[in-house]
Amino acid sequence: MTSPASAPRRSPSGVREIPNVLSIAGTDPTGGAGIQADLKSFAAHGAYGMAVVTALVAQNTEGVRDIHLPPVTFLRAQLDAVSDDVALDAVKVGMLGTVEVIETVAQWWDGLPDRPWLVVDPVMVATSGDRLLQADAEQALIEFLHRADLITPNIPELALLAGQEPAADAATLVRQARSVADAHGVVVLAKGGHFDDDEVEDILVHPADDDGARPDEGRHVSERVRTTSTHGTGCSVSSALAALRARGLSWDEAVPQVKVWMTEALRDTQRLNVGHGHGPIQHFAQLWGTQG
Ligand SMILES: Nc1ncnc2c1ncn2[C@@H]1O[C@H](COP(=O)(O)OP(=O)(O)O)[C@@H](O)[C@H]1O
Ligand SMILES: Cc1ncc(COP(=O)(O)OP(=O)(O)O)c(N)n1
Repeated sequence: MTSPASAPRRSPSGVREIPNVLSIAGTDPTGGAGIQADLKSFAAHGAYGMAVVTALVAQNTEGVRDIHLPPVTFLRAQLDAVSDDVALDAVKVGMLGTVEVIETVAQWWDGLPDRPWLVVDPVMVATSGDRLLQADAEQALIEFLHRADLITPNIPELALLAGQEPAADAATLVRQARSVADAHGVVVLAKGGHFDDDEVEDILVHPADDDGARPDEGRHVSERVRTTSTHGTGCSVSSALAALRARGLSWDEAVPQVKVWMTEALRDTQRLNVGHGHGPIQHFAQLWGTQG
C-alpha cells in the first residue's frame, strides 16, 4: 500500500479521511484501461473511486473494435448526478473523444462551485494504434487544458500539444513540456514510456511564473520492465496521481511513489492471464504481495 498522507486540501465539508475521486473517461470491458483501470488505480491508492462514462468502447487487449457515444445530454446528467450529491476532491479526465463531449465536460466543470484537483490525461491514440480522439477534436482538447492542475501526455501526445514532431530524446521532451506548461499554465508530466532505453524517465515540469522563473524539472527514472503487458499504464498513472494529490501529496511527492507502484504492477503482470495482446497491469501487486 501507499504510505499515509495528510488530509485532503480541498474538502468543502472538512477533513475527509478517504478522498472522493472521479474518473471521466471511456470504458474497457477487459478491465485494463479507461474507467475500469482508473477505479482500480484509485482503490490501490486509498481513494473512493467514482466514474462517469464518456464513451463505451468495444476493445480488448488486441485493439479497439467499436466506439459508442451516448448523447451528451446523458453525459451531463451523469456529471450532475455525481456533483449535485458528492463533494469531489479530485477529478481525472481521460478519453473525451469528440468536440461535443469536451464542451459538455468543460461547461460542467466551469459551473462547479468548488474546484477539485484536476488531472487531464490527453488521450488521443491507444497502444494498438486506434484513435480515441477524433482528429477535429484536437483543438478543443488543447483549449480545455488550462482548467487542469496536471496533464500527463505521452511522447506523441506532447508533440501534438506542442505542435512539433515527437521527441527523440529527453532534452526535446523537456523543451516541449516547458512550452506546453507555459502555454496553458499547468504542470506537465511528460511520460517517457515510448522510448526504448533500459530505464524509463518521466519528467515533471512546472510552468514559469510571471518573472519567467520555474522550479527545476523533476527527473523521475525507473527500470524498464520488459513486458508486453502495458495496456492501460497511462490511464492508471494519471488516476494514481489524482488520488495521491487528493490525499495531500504534492505532484513532486506523488510522482516517485507512483513510479515505484507502476514498476511493481508491471513486474507482477506475469501472474495475470488476461487476453492475447497487450495485457493489463496488476494494479494490486503492492496490496496482494508479489511472487518474486
Ligand atoms: N516498460 C515499462 N517499464 C516501466 N515503466 C513503464 C513502462 N512502460 C510505461 N511505463 C510507465 O508507465 C507510464 C505510462 O507511460 P507511457 O507508456 O509513456 O504512456 P501511455 O501509456 O499514455 O502511452 C509512465 O509513468 C511510464 O514511466
Ligand atoms: C477507454 C480508453 N481510454 C484510454 C485508453 C488508452 O490507454 P492508455 O493507458 O493511455 O494506454 P494504452 O492502453 O493505449 O497503453 C484506452 N485504451 N481506452
